[in-house]
Amino acid sequence: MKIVTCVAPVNIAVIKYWGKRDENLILPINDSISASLSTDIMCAKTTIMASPLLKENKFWLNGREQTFDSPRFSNCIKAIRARCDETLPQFNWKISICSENNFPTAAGLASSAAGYACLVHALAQLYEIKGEISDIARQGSGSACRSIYGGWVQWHKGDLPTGADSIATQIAPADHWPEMRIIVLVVNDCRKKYSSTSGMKTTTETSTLVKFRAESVVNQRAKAMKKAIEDKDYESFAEITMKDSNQMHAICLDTFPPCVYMNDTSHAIVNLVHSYNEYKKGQKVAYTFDAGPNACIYLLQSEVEQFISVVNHVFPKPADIDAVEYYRGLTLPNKQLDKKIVDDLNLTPHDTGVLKYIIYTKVGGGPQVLGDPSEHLLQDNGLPKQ
Ligand SMILES: Nc1ncnc2c1ncn2[C@@H]1O[C@H](COP(=O)(O)OP(=O)(O)OP(=O)(O)O)[C@@H](O)[C@H]1O
Ligand SMILES: C[C@@](O)(CCOP(=O)(O)OP(=O)(O)O)CC(=O)O
Repeated sequence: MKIVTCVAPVNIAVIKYWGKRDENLILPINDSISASLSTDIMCAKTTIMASPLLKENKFWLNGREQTFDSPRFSNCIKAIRARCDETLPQFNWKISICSENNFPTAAGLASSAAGYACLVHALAQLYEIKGEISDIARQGSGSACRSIYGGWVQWHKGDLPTGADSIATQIAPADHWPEMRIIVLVVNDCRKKYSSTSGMKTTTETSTLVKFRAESVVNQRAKAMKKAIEDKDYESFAEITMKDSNQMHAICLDTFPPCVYMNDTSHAIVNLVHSYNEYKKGQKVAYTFDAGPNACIYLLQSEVEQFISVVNHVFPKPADIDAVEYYRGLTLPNKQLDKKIVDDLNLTPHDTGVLKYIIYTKVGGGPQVLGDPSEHLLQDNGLPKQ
């Protein structure tokens, strides 16, 4: 019997992946760049057991049994097994897989990225595979290839029709820019209506703007972003991050029928950030939105106290939600109202409960193996622990 448990990070793109040139292999039309977020706060955790005693292959996600035959899931397993030494005993054993996310699944918080990176990393341990695996994680969900590495990561779109060169590489490790923090303002954590997969498929089929982005914008922007990260040039980083998020959502509106992911609260957050930056006479805080209304704010640690004070004023915490439930992740600095900046900005507060909760986190490492057997999500018989 062989058993392995891994955790893998969520990643949030600052240069967005939106549009494929090959739907089956999941090959993108442009490079993208992201940071992997600390697995101490948000992660997928996956246990895989291979045993000669198991009768069937089984997979549970968040406590529910899933089919083993979904195309993306089975493509990852096939691709990993194709790299395995067939003489290893576990190659011929059935497997049990149990995974859980410690944050909402399919809500636009990159669960598929963390989930598939974790699955592929754990499979690679199980089958003793060394070398590149981001091309395999990519076949689960495109953005998952970036979660195979920690820190700042670039997914190179590649040119080969096989996808062999469509891989992720690390631009800089997690500790390269230690002051960087991420605040996720969770507007809605329910399962979203339009998946990224279907949204970007319609975009590729109908948007003219996406062609302009791929041909004339992203290459230059990705270069500038890489340099901003390497130089730890926050102002350039922030401006490019916001512009790229805005372009992705403009392209979503240029899609026919349009895919609308941001809502009124998302737009209020955009306005808040721009008012804040105008007041501060520079780009001090940057938003980015994926395929949902939740905002990811990249900012330096020195800015967190004042920014969160403004957020708390504009989006008051409901009195009936416990602070521990509402403020998740790292401990936020003093959450008292900074009266001066709030008065100077003069922003109108929204109703309470507009934000569901806030996650405070930082850039973190890549997937890791958890050695302690108590971490396994499976019992010795291959069934999930209760
Ligand atoms: N831990 C996991 N292990 C394996 N597969 C997972 C895991 N978590 C999520 N998935 C897969 O990813 C799907 C959700 O992906 P989807 O793209 O809809 O949402 P998301 O990743 O949360 O959002 P987004 O990609 O827009 O940020 C799930 O239905 C499941 O198939
Ligand atoms: C908006 C995004 O988060 C899109 C993520 O798309 P997915 O990786 O979820 O899509 P598939 O490849 O179809 O699984 C932007 C990004 O992460 O770059």
